[in-house]
Amino acid sequence: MAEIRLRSLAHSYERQPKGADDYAIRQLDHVWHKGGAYALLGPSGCGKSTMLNIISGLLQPSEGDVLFDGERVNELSPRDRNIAQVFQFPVVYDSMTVFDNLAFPLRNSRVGKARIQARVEEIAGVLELENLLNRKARNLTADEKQKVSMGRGLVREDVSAILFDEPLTVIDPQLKWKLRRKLKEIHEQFDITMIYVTHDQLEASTFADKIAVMYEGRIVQFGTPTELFENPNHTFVGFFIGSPGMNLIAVERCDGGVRFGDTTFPLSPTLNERLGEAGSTNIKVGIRPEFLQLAEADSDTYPARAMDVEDLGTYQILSVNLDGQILKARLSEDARVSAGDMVHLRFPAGWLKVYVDDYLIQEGSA
Ligand SMILES: Nc1ncnc2c1ncn2[C@@H]1O[C@H](COP(=O)(O)OP(=O)(O)OP(=O)(O)O)[C@@H](O)[C@H]1O
Repeated sequence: MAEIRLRSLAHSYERQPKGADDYAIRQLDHVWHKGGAYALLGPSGCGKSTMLNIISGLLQPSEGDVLFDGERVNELSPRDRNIAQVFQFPVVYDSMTVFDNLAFPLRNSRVGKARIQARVEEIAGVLELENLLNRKARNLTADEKQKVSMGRGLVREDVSAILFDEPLTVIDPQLKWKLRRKLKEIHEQFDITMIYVTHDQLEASTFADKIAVMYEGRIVQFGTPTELFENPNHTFVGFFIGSPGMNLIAVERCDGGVRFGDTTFPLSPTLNERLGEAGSTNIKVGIRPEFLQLAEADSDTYPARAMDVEDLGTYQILSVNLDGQILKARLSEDARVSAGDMVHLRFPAGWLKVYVDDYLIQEGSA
């Protein structure tokens, strides 16, 4: 088990990168602590696989260092880094039995016969492969093959970390949920550092204690699922996490706060000061649909026109037009609003977030 530190890491697939756009990883410092269950979450092409391959040693970073427990490992081969990696598609030896596939990494590390037998049976038990141990891998279904692939990653007890690169893509949806729970159990039982790459927020939050959200080659936030939901540090986290994502409105500074059209949001003196210091005109406010409220008309409410109500069974999503901006609000199943109604919106203090150049500014932040 190791702490994995990425220091001033950057990677470009170009020989002579000309600008930031040529980088798959852009100047990044990050620590994956020993024994954590982590998810690396982000859209296609944001650099997740590149980062995993740099950690495992399949790829040499063009800049920066990879440190395992403080030791630089940039030049070490994947084998010498002791990393297990499970890919999107199964990697199994078709001509070998399931037992031999699972035993393979242990035999390579010269583990004793009795220990191999015990460990293979233990991992086969956890993954419910015990009845298939004598079958040749070529006769397995895609699901079963991927379970064997995962088992090969999990079987070694000496690994620094296990990296999963979208491992459940080929798995049947019913089984997906079950396997994710299994991985979580295995993490709790064996206390292994696990990094799980996915572009699915549900998959990330059911597996991980902490999620790193990646966007355009950077980790824009590293936090618990609750932190990402309640306090998105970047507009992308607001937009990407949650369903629907955060409402974001481009605004400009005005006396005492920010405004768009004829609508003004007063801000605290500290936030006003921070906006002044930042000096940028790229300002947005954001509020999650879960926190935008309907209220009686009052001095702190905003009149808006209901455009559409989507009934999702246990709740409803209301789309409203506030001064030309379409916002979404999550309402309880018994709220009575119809398209065309005038409603009054309240933005509760603390839930209206302010972003400068897409990063959150807060009362307490520097
Ligand atoms: N071997 C390669 N050669 C050139 N460019 C590459 C290579 N591999 C990845 N890229 C580019 O690097 C960027 C990051 O890709 P990467 O595969 O790391 O993203 P990802 O987040 O894992 O995406 P996905 O979820 O689609 O696998 C993308 O723009 C991609 O096109």
